[in-house]
Amino acid sequence: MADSAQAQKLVYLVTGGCGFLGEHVVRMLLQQEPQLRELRIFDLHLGPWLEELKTGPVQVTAIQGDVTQAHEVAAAVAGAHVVIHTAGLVDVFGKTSPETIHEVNVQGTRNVIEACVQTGTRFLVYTSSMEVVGPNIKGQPFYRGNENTPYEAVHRHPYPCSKALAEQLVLEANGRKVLGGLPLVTCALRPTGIYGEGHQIMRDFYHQGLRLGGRLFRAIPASVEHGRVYVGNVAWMHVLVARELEHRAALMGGQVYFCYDNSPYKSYEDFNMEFLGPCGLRLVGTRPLLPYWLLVFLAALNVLLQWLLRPLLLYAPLLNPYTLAMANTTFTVSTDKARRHFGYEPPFSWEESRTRTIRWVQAMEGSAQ
Ligand SMILES: NC(=O)C1=CN([C@@H]2O[C@H](COP(=O)(O)OP(=O)(O)OC[C@H]3O[C@@H](n4cnc5c(N)ncnc54)[C@H](O)[C@@H]3O)[C@@H](O)[C@H]2O)C=CC1
Ligand SMILES: C[C@@H](CO)CCC[C@@H](C)[C@H]1CC[C@H]2[C@@H]3[C@H](O)CC4=CC(=O)CC[C@]4(C)[C@H]3CC[C@]12C
Repeated sequence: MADSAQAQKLVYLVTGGCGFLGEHVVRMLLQQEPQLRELRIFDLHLGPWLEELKTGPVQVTAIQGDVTQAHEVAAAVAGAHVVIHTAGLVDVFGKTSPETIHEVNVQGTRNVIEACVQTGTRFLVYTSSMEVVGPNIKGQPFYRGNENTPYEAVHRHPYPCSKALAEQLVLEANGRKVLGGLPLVTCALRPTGIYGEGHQIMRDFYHQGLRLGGRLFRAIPASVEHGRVYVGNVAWMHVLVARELEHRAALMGGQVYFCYDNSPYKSYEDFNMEFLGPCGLRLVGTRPLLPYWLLVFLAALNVLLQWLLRPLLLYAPLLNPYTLAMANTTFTVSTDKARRHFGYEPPFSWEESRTRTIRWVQAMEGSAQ
């Protein structure tokens, strides 16, 4: 896409462009993609912040739409050079039915692929997830693994099942002929747990800590390591892949890449404390305060309560058997595939990612007072 004749000629579509990751991708594209002429942002819920983007040199088109509606997707995709498909239902708390998760994540992705084929869009970047690999239902550790590390990827939960199916659709679509006869080039990015400005679960932990008098209680051993990645680096990898897909189609087409950076490997709770600590919260206990069997019991109790209360209200706490298993299983990625294939280097260092996230939590604190 680096052809100078194409300067400011490209039309990009970002699905889910008003979500946590999507907003960072949108802002990154406007800052870092000089060839952009029009940026279409497709989302079920459009954010008010989009208005401020409309005054810049790039035409910003906000499209309120639903990825499960094939005709809405096709209308949005028509004429786009590149689609970055981040829209998805991220629900591991039982807020939505498994059928809805499947409909949005799998059928929605199928609609995006078909729209590319029917309208002649050649480049599709899909936001997959580390969850496509694991942790699996056996809770086996994945330690410093890369894209080729053997691992028994077996899932039962609707979210990872849906991401795995959607990723497979995207990869299988690589090479399909689009309108005009040229081949579709697709690629899937698998972020580990994303953090940064706008992260809802971090917000939930912060507010929980405030309610508990500035304390959070350790539930997971510090020895369980998670790989996490800063949202700005994930956004940059999407922008770079979108830019490089045309010139490196033979190498990158149909490939998966973990999304990684230099954030330290830590337990989920210890990692969150890197940001919540400087904002006045304290993690109580050097070891889990409750025995694991009791956590398992409480997680199962939460499932029962969710089911019993469903006719009255939505009860969706952070702790359930799936999130407990996730939090309690080591899953760390160590790879350089994205660097080798398309020159990815994380633009935000760990120090900068940390500082930006702390500032965001502090601003939240200010607004809460
Ligand atoms: N948050 C994380 O730690 C990770 C997220 N991912 C993936 O990244 C992508 C973005 O996730 P987040 O930004 O965290 O989630 P998010 O919930 O903040 O953003 C998703 C966006 O998709 C939109 N959306 C949902 N259903 C839609 C529909 N039917 N039609 C159109 N738009 C719809 C939502 O309105 C939202 O703006 C997802 O595909 C997710 O699976 C992957 C790895 C880690
Ligand atoms: C037992 C609790 C005590 O404090 C801690 C519960 C933490 C969980 C809510 C999180 C632990 C691991 C997280 C997931 C992980 O980061 C990978 C993910 C990838 C995605 O694609 C979507 C989000 C998530 C499933 C993420 C969700 C929250 C956790 C389960």
